[in-house]
Amino acid sequence: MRNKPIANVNADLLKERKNCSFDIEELTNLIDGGKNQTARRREIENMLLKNMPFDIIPEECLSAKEKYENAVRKSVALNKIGVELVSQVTKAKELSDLTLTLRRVSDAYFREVTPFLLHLGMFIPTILGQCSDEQVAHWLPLAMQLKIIGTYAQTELGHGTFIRGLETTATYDERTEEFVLNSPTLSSSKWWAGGLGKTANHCIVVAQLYTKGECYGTHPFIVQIRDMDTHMPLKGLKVGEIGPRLGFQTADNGFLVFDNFRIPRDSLMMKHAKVLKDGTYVKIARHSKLTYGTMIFVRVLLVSEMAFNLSKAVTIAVRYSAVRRQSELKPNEPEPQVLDYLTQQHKLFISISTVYAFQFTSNWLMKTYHTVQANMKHGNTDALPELHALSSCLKAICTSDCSAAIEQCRFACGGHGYMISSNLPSLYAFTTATRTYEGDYTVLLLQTARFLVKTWEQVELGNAVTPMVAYLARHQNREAWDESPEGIIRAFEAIAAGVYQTESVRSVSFGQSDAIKDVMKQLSDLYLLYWSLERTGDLLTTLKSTLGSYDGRVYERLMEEALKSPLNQEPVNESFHNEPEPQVMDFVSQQHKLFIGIASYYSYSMTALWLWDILTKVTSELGVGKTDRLPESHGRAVFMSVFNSEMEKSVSSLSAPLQAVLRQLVELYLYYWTLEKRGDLLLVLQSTLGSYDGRVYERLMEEALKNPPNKEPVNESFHKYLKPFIQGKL
Ligand SMILES: CC(C)(COP(=O)(O)OP(=O)(O)OC[C@H]1O[C@@H](n2cnc3c(N)ncnc32)[C@H](O)[C@@H]1OP(=O)(O)O)[C@@H](O)C(=O)NCCC(=O)NCCSC(=O)/C=C/CCCCCCCCCCCCC(=O)O
Ligand SMILES: Cc1cc2nc3c(=O)[nH]c(=O)nc-3n(C[C@H](O)[C@H](O)[C@H](O)COP(=O)(O)OP(=O)(O)OC[C@H]3O[C@@H](n4cnc5c(N)ncnc54)[C@H](O)[C@@H]3O)c2cc1C
Repeated sequence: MRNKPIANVNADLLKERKNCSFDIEELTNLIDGGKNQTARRREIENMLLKNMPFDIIPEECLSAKEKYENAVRKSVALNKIGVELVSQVTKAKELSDLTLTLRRVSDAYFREVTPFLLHLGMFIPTILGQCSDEQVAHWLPLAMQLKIIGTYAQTELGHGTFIRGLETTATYDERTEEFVLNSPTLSSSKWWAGGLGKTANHCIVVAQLYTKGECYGTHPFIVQIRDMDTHMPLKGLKVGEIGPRLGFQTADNGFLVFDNFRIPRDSLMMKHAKVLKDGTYVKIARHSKLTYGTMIFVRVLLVSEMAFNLSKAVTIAVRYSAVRRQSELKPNEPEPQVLDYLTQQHKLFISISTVYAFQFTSNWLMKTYHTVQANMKHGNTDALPELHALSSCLKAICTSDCSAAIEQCRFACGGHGYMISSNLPSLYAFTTATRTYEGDYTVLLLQTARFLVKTWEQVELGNAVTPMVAYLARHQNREAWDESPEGIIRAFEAIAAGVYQTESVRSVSFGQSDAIKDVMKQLSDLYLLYWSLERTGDLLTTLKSTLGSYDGRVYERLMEEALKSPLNQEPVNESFHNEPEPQVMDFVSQQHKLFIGIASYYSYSMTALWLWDILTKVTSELGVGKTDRLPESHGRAVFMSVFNSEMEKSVSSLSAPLQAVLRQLVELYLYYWTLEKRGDLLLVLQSTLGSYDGRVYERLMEEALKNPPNKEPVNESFHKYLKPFIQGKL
């Protein structure tokens, strides 16, 4: 059943909806994956709407502590219903549809995120991907029913990207059949894990595994960190909240430090490697990077997360643009809806098409992921490198594009878009973090480039490559393709665009009406055209250069091109008879280049005179050999102050017009360098990362320890909500 229409809807919005060229319900079904899925989603939504507590005071008006407690209260209520629904499901497909719906609906209750995000998004997937069958049988039911609450602690203060550089150690002690966890340095402190600060009682810890005196690299361990009854941190651990951040404010991201903390041997997640009782290390995995599996899974998930978050932002911005009227186009006529401005449509429409590009690509990527997983179950890891490259690339691009597009949506809403209540700032804060976490943007693109370069080498050797990169072989012709970084990037954009086009066409090729097909085709074309224009430079298949041509006919080509110029099509240009062309001096950009040069000349002359006076004194006091070069900012300050004061002294005898011009030059010099060097001018950086002494990790930890949530070992929401929930007494 469709949702009921709501009374008192804005007339402009009603008008826009009435103008829609297709059946909205049909498109809804397409997005949900079919009529039944739409009906099921609505059933769950309605049930949650009836049973879930909403906020009385807006989340953003609460203190940090209250925000966290409120988030725990709502998470417990939502997951109570979620656990009940999950227990009724038997088929894997139904389970994935249900978890997706729950994830989507949960956004209606949290402007920020739930402290259970890592439990659902990484703890459970890591159990599934890294545990032996026996371990899955033990841990999965506990995690699914939220009898335990977990997180994923891989990143440390000193290392996030370079996983091989992690410093936490897990040393096997065969006498007691335990691993001993240690954080040997400050930089080895675990940092960032969501839910770790106050909520989780279990944690996946990634540590360097040592046995029989040898290091076998990083491995995941499942570790209890808090007492199940009192919630107090266990002995041998220091755990807390890392402090305020841009977004993720209710995710209670935490730190964790180990001091000879002992865990049983079977805490090692043993799907890909085992340590036997006597300490013998046994490798099971056929591929050395299988322990990185959860990251691939989350990168795949994030493509759909970006589609969803951008769809919310652009829905907000489009609706508001239909409602908002601004400016007077014609006297005595009503102000137009801002949606009618072409420039506004330019901001919004590309976001709409991007949502569909992400969603179709995400559906395809998830299918690809499951196919590769199924092959790996039978020992075939051939497709893993490509999946890694593809998920890295798509994750990097979609998270980056999504946060930029959400910014555009915020701009499209003018001042009101800056209000927290518009939800656009929170959507931006959430998505901009995704560009960094789960693999930084640049780093992931470099991983993809590495794969492409290797593939290219195979192509050059004439070896077969996978269908996804077969186009590399088709572009062997140097006229059409070059192996520059731009060429590689262009090729990957072509893949993404290709996937979108084929997938969107495939998805709309059955059942759907012509109206939907038309709209989808338009969106698809818009996406391709937009990016073709954005990346025009990358798309030029030859160098398009008279100077760099393969045959070196530089002068011939210069002349050929010159003769093609429209100006050469007529012997005398009409400006000969009419107005003269402007002098280049009249262009502001030209003045910008020149005037600062003039101002600098005066500044240097004045300063030189002044400097001459004091030069002898300085050199005799310090000794020429000892004088260091003045730092740039000091020099600049000298130029400014001398120029300013010396000019004042010298101009007093000059005529008024000349005085005015010279004073303007002083101002120009000062303003120019103030703008150019505004970064250097911020004297108080107020930053843990940018302190003069470089004590970054010490300051991060000092600040975290000052954090009010760390003043009490157990937050009262544990006794009020978490404990009764975990123990099934709520
Ligand atoms: C890849 C690195 C950068 C480098 O690794 P390194 O070991 O040094 O490797 P290299 O020497 O560079 O390369 C060696 C070869 O290995 C290949 N390689 C690398 N990685 C992989 C891989 N993953 N798989 C396969 N192969 C791989 C590489 O290509 C080389 O191959 P070759 O030699 O060229 O052949 C790596 O270190 C790295 O990945 N770094 C990034 C670190 C990172 O990502 N950390 C993440 C930490 S966790 C985190 O950030 C969490 C954040 C919050 C998450 C919130 C969750 C949101 C979920 C969304 C919503 C969930 C909803 C819940 C749904 C529900 O309700 O159910
Ligand atoms: C909101 C949020 C939640 C998080 N949640 C978790 C969590 O639950 N669990 C967890 O374990 N971690 C978590 N993280 C940590 C996250 O995974 C890392 O911050 C991320 O992987 C980036 O690593 P880094 O911080 O070490 O950045 P760095 O690697 O130090 O990056 C700094 C700069 O160096 C550049 N750089 C680094 N290496 C290279 C290279 N090889 N080539 C070129 N440039 C390079 C980067 O591009 C970047 O510009 C979270 C982070 C955030 C922001």
